Amino acid sequence: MSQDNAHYLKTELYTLLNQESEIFEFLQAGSLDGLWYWDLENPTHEWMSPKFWTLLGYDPTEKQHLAAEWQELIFPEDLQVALNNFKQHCQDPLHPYDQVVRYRHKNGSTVWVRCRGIAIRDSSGKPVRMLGAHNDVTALKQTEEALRRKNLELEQLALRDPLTSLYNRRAFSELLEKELARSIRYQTPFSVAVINVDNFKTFNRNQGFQAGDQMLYSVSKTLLSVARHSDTVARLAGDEFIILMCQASLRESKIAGERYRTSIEQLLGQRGITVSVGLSSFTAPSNVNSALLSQLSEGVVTQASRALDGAKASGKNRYAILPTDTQS
Ligand SMILES: Nc1nc2c(ncn2[C@@H]2O[C@H](COP(=O)(O)OP(=O)(O)OP(=O)(O)O)[C@@H](O)[C@H]2O)c(=O)[nH]1
Repeated sequence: MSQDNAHYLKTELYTLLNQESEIFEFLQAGSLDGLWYWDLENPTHEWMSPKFWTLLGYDPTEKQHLAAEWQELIFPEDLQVALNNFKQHCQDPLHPYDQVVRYRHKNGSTVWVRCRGIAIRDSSGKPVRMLGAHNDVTALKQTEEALRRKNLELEQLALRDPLTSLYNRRAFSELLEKELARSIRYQTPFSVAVINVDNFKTFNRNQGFQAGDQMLYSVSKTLLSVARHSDTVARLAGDEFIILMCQASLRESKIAGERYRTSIEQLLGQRGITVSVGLSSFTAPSNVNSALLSQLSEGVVTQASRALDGAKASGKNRYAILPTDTQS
């Protein structure tokens, strides 16, 4: 198929533009990056203005004005959306043929194009041609994407501790409330471990604050590496960490608490670092008012903190559990 074969469409379009003010106004409605004119009675033929091909990085003179040429470059899922709209617009002129679609540029990048069109119908109302316009909206989409990423980053910053990248207290509270709600709904237990570095003031004093920061980072990495994948490790403040152990019973929490303690001792003990661990388990009562959720979750953490005080008071580098102090 040569360009000349499709030339009758161009001639016809120019005539149409001269004769039909409505068509002319449609074209005026936006700043255009391409025009297309499609013969629906012979749908392989579609005239595309050169600007469209330049936009996609192609030499317009290499193109043969076949519908298949753009259909090869559009993202398949976007082609489906466009074809659905096309079908509906042909059946009902009030259904807009208007969508943003993605094309593959010759250099592999993505070009976002708003593609609008109107069917031109014969006297019986049957669509015989389709006239359309392209607008390059890539820059807009890129700005939207950059904003989306920035928002995500800000959201992450609000939820993460900057020194260790662990969840912060606020994020932890939200996750704890969710776990509490799940625990009540499915009647499963969960446990919390509050972990505090022993004698950290002395470490800071002897080694310096920067070495202290590095140590807190090492503690966070060690805790992350020994916590179960489904558990949540967070930094509450200063030298205090907390771990939410999903679906862990009292017995399992004691095993985990001891694991946290020993892993820190094994990895960082030579540098004078140990931790004390306070544990608390929650078993859901069958009937709980959901308004009490945040009170209940605070209660679990307070109980684990009290257990931690007990562990510190009885010599540090150990775990303790409440309500029953079952150090073993
Ligand atoms: N390097 C560093 N130190 C911090 C940071 N936040 C808090 N600290 C220090 O951590 C220490 C916490 O000390 P405490 O937990 O009160 O006391 P401790 O010496 O650990 O004593 P015990 O907890 O009873 O074993 C304080 O000296 C704080 O200044 C931080 O981000 N970086």
